[in-house]
Amino acid sequence: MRYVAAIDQGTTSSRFMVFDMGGNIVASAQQEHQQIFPQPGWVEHDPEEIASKVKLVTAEALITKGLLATDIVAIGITNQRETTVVWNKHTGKPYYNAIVWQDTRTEHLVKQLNEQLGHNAWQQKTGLPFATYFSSLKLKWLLDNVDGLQQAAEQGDALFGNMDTWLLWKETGEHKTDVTNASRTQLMHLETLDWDDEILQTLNIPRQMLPQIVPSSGYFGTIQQGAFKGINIMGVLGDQQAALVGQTCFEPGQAKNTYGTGCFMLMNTGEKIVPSTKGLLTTVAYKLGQQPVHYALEGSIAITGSLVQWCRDNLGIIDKSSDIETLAASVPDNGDVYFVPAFSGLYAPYWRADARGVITGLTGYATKAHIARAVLEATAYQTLDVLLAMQADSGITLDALNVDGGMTANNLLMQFQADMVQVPVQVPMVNETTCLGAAYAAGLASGYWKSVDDLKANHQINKRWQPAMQQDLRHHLHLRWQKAIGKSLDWM
Ligand SMILES: Nc1ncnc2c1ncn2[C@@H]1O[C@H](COP(=O)(O)OP(=O)(O)O)[C@@H](O)[C@H]1O
Ligand SMILES: O=P(O)(O)OC[C@H](O)CO
Repeated sequence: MRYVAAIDQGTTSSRFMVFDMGGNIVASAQQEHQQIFPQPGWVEHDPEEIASKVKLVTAEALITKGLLATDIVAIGITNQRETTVVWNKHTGKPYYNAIVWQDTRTEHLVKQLNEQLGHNAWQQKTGLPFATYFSSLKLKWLLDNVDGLQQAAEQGDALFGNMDTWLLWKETGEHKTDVTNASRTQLMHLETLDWDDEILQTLNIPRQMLPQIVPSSGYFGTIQQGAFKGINIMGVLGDQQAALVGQTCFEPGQAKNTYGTGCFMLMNTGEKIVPSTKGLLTTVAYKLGQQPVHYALEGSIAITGSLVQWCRDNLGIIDKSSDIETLAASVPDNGDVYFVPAFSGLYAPYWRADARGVITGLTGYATKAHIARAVLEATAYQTLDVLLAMQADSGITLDALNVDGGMTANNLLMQFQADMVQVPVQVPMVNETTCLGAAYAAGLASGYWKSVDDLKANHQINKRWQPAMQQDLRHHLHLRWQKAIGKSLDWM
């Protein structure tokens, strides 16, 4: 039996998963990497550590199931998007740590560009507002702040990439990215699918440091060394786009919401670029080989699962993430406590870099259980805000919400989510849709799967939560949440 595999290089960990033709997980391994916080608001990763953790998980997954590298037909890569790495093409050494998508050090540039060029001046071209989130300003910061980097880039010695490109270059020596990752840099024009010269000029970014943009499914390169030597990388997708593919949302109007460290709702809009007026992003969904590119509307929420981790690591009110459910379920409601986790400002649909986290509504009655409940509810309210924006922008009302990711293991949260969005919330059999999507991209390109119909046939619902809450209570809770949002604004 032969299989297709995928590397998922995420914000907190790297995974490697092997899938069979039915899309079932045959083997997997996962390793966390260090989160580096040099200053408040700064978040970095060590690219070398990530590359070696990726090597480790690929070996671990095969060994634990007694698989051989020759059992693998092709490999896909999916990755945390926007996170920015620059390295020397001769030595392979990064010039600086990777600047992570959550990092807010470029806030001053957001303000400056909005003033100089007009509010969100590049949104029409790139689908993205000015924000600390995207790669463009992170790269600008590196070029301006790392000694000698601008010159090295101009001489063609320095290369830029997101995690997909960094790993692909390490494994194959190719300097490429796929259209979905490129669409998150804020350097690519959504219509031409090429780097935009005007943006590059404004930020003084030399074009030669940027990777070649190619379709998400197709030949990326051949692994040069180690156990996988000779195996081809045949698919690359940003992790949220990979989850859209893994959920087989191939039709316009189909959407998924992934609950990981952050939450990301994407709706396929087909071959149409749909501009957002409600605070969403317009982005590339995928491009499968020579087929037309598909676009998506996206609502990105920075802090959801990572708030649960923060309760574990910084408050110490739980020992492990899953304990939050038991703690939250020990009280019947939130006791009027609301937690707005605007740790990196607020992303969709608000886009307020000046916001910071608040816990509001505290009285002597509140306990850690109410805070735990407010933590889980925050994910559901943020998702509701994004869903309302998505429905308004697209004119499409969802009849169910397809969900996946680590937090979907939490029944209390999923039931509350269904209560908030008022449609059934459903999770597929294979919940690791991110890895699966990247494997699908690689498997389609190598002929392992013949067409998307094969993939659709693999998709099965595992569990569904039905809305049950009274309307007036739902309205009351959402109004209180919006009031709490107001308290988080204008802090910086
Ligand atoms: N039972 C649970 N209840 C709430 N949150 C959870 C639960 N299990 C995991 N999480 C959260 O989900 C996140 C991990 O999900 P995962 O999909 O693996 O994320 P990522 O791919 O972003 O690293 C973590 O932030 C963790 O705190
Ligand atoms: O690594 P994740 O799953 O937290 O996803 C991060 C997103 O790609 C950021 O845009």
